[in-house]
Amino acid sequence: MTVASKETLGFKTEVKQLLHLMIHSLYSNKEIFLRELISNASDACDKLRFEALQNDALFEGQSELAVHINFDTDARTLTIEDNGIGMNREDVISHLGTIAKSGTAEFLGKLTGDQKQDSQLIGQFGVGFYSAFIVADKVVVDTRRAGESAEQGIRWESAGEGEFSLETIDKPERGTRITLHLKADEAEFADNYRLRSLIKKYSDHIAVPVFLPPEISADDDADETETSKAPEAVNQAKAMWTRSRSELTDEEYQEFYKHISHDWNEPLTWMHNRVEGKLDYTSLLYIPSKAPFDMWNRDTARGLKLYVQRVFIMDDAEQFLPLYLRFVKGVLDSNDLSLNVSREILQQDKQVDSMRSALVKRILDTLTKLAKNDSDKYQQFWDEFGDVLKEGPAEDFANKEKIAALFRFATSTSGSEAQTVGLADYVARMQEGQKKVYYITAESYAAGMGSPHIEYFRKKGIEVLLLTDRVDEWMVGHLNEFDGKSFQDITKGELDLDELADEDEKKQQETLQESHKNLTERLEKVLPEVKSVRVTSRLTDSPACLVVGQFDMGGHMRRMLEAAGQKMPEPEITLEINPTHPLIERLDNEPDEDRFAELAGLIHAQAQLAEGSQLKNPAEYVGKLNKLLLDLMK
Ligand SMILES: Nc1ncnc2c1ncn2[C@@H]1O[C@H](COP(=O)(O)OP(=O)(O)OP(=O)(O)O)[C@@H](O)[C@H]1O
Repeated sequence: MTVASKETLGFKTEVKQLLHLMIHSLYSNKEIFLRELISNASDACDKLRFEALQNDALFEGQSELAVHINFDTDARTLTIEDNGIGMNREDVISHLGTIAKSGTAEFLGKLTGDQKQDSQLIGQFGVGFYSAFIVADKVVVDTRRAGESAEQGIRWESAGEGEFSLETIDKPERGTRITLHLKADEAEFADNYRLRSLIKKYSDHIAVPVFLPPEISADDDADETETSKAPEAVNQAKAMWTRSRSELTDEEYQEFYKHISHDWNEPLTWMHNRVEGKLDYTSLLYIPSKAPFDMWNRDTARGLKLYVQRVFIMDDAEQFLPLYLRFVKGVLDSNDLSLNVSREILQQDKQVDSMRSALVKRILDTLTKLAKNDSDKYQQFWDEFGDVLKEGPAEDFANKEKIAALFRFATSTSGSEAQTVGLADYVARMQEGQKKVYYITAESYAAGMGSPHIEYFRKKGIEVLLLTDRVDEWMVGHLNEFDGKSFQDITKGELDLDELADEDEKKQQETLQESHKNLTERLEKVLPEVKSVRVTSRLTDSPACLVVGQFDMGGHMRRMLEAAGQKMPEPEITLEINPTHPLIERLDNEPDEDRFAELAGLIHAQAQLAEGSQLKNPAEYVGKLNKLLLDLMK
């Protein structure tokens, strides 16, 4: 393709927005631009090494990959140069002119203008190449893709303000050279000592060598300049995960995490293991401390960075982790897989299954240990990722007990909506004779606590889990039981007095059932929308409540599905009444059948409201209630 000598293109709107925000909100962390650019250069070397597995010619006779950093103090320029894969014209336009992440618009919408808050969010988004503009007022990228001819080089140039120019250049050496024209007050980055310490701090773990001109001391020959001596590698240039745990510091682990995850925050914890024997691999896995901005986006990249014998093979190898652990980041380096391995092959590979099981076990064990030894840190994890982990019992049947032990809930006795109670704690606190784990699903903590269904349990001092997340009812459905105890939704089926009540209470219940037979039959006649009416002892303060069958869908789930537009069959509902409540006693003594029907309708409507349902005909309810109020005022 022949290209006009120089043309100017506009950044996509979201790039403009991001650039603006980045320059303003990341100023206090400006030095991270170097980490981002070295990280990209190292990725480019990884990609070349991978492609060269199939086509050795891509090395163009130079297979020693490296990153070179140079600077010119007088001209205030800094260059970061790699001999990695490079970019062609299309690559440059799509990588350095747009943001290819789905969900970018939503992300930008979340920014507030508050510098501190925004810098956190941008950190979660990943800053990347554009961070160069925090310190530079002009950036020039000269690049040529490996395997293409010298004349196919491309120069990209921009002041970071809305547009960039492209021109074709001659670039004999493959790879990418990025030149930053530093802003007047950023001259500190064109300094050997400063650069050296930054590379040490941020990029020591990078597997390719990062070279810098040697420092010239006062003792060196006067005619020797920094550039006349051979450059020297500043970093260790050894794949970080191949080093032993004992020689690595927390800072090194943290920096490596930032390199692979593009996350800004420190990780919560990590696991670094070498496995030898039937399988031979090294894994370095991290639990982030913050959920990425797009965790719920279905297209979001997830999975591990896969290496085979230290050679980078692919990003986002998703076959090694189940979906419910998609927040885990890390590297897997296998000595067993073939260098030609593809995503398709990974899907069918037995060794991959074994590695996956072992990694899952390791992650769950680490979380279990964290929960036991550092409950504050674990709580932080749960608050960020609990909802993802709740997908576990459905996806990973074999580990469901272990996963369930990691769950945290609010309960009727925990005193707040914070999800802090584990199932083991719940079981340990169960009342004598209690065999089930009781729970209620509700729109909110307040709605759950205010539900009539919980009254009896409160009276008896039995703890009830308050489940308020969208996934909860579905999750409990897959859990079935924990520690041999089944889960019971307290709004479903008849109250199990066999388990909960003593003999006296049971007898009393039978007597009340008998003595109110007439009332329940009258109610069934005037309330055709309920399937049956029965006397209950589950209520203390409320006159009535609604109960669905043991195996029917709960009201909370039903309302969510209906709100999402799903048509649901009419549920079979039982109205349970509290025979000792004055309103029910009054109703029982009402001789006028019309008035009886009207009062019954009101009690039924109130039971619907108390469980969080919408009334089919709210105006009718208000009319009836007003009539009653007027009668009262007479
Ligand atoms: N030195 C380089 N050599 C080759 N390609 C590069 C280089 N630097 C950047 N790129 C290309 O530009 C893309 C965008 O880079 P950028 O740093 O903005 O994002 P990223 O590295 O993909 O992810 P993140 O935004 O999370 O850092 C890279 O994915 C890569 O394809």
